[in-house]
Amino acid sequence: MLRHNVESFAKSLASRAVWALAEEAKLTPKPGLVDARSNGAHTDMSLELMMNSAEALRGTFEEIAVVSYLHFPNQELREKIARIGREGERRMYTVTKGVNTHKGAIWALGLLTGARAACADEADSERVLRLAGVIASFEDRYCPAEEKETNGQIVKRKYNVTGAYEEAQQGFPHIHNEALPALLSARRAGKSEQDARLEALLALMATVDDTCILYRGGSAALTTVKELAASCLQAARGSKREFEEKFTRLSDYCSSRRLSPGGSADLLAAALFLGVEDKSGRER
Ligand SMILES: CC(C)(COP(=O)(O)OP(=O)(O)OC[C@H]1O[C@@H](n2cnc3c(N)ncnc32)[C@H](O)[C@@H]1O)[C@@H](O)C(=O)NCCC(=O)NCCS
Ligand SMILES: Nc1ncnc2c1ncn2[C@@H]1O[C@H](COP(=O)(O)OP(=O)(O)OP(=O)(O)O)[C@@H](O)[C@H]1O
Repeated sequence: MLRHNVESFAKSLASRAVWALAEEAKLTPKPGLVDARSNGAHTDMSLELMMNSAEALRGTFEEIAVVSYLHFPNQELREKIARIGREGERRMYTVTKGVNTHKGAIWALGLLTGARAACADEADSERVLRLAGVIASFEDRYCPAEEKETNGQIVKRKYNVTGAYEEAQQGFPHIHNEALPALLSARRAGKSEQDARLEALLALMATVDDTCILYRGGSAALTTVKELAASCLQAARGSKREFEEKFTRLSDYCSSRRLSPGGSADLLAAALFLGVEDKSGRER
């Protein structure tokens, strides 16, 4: 590909990543998360802040796509992406004046943008997910020692679960096995795009060990959120009234305990990013 074409390919991938972040934020209603109706379990965020943060990350995704284009997945690529991703986090904190709007999303979408660019003309989402996992599994030798433990590190130690890091290293199993199948099968069943996205979010909430929920609510809260989300998802395939009742129960539970499924939100944005190209209609 000519240099000019690489640049326009990178711009189009960055636009798609920013679009996915914006679509996730705007999806309404969502339990505990910032949406167009409320700020969910958050006091320091709003939809406007989420949209500004997403837009500020355009250059980050574009740079990742440029350096990753047709790049062999190796430690050099891992470290190039990590450097740009860390700079993206700094941009986010500058634009939001210190609020964590998209840390987990930069991680997931950064890796997927890199993997998608490395694949060039090959758009198969299974291949992109696998490749993102390979890239994430190389050591990042320049990772600065954190001054203090992250929320994810604290709960992973306390509850013996895996988090954002391992999800990526394993090739994003929750995108592959939960979000994309829910999104694509709801679309195939003729549901509205909004309902398909909500079902994908619920499928994630029912299964992901979300370190955001664990940090704020502990393991009993995570178990309850998973159970309520699973029962909501089941009702989504039945009567509207039953679904609404169950959805309200889940939303109220999250709001009253300040629980926000930020990890599931990130994985939904990542599934939307991939779902644009997944025209296979393949059963998963
Ligand atoms: C891996 C990251 C997210 C740090 O993870 P850690 O668990 O220590 O951080 P923290 O608790 O602050 O945030 C994790 C975020 O991940 C999301 N998340 C939570 N649980 C999960 C889960 N089970 N699966 C996926 N995402 C999750 C949430 O949004 C959460 O806020 C990342 O910031 C990182 O290490 N970046 C280094 C720079 C880099 O290598 N970038 C490359 C790609 S751009
Ligand atoms: N619509 C959304 N609403 C809220 N969070 C979201 C949304 N979409 C994605 N997220 C993810 O949620 C994470 C923020 O969650 P949270 O506020 O729990 O993190 P924190 O600031 O690290 O934790 P705490 O506020 O408990 O100290 C971000 O990293 C972001 O990627």
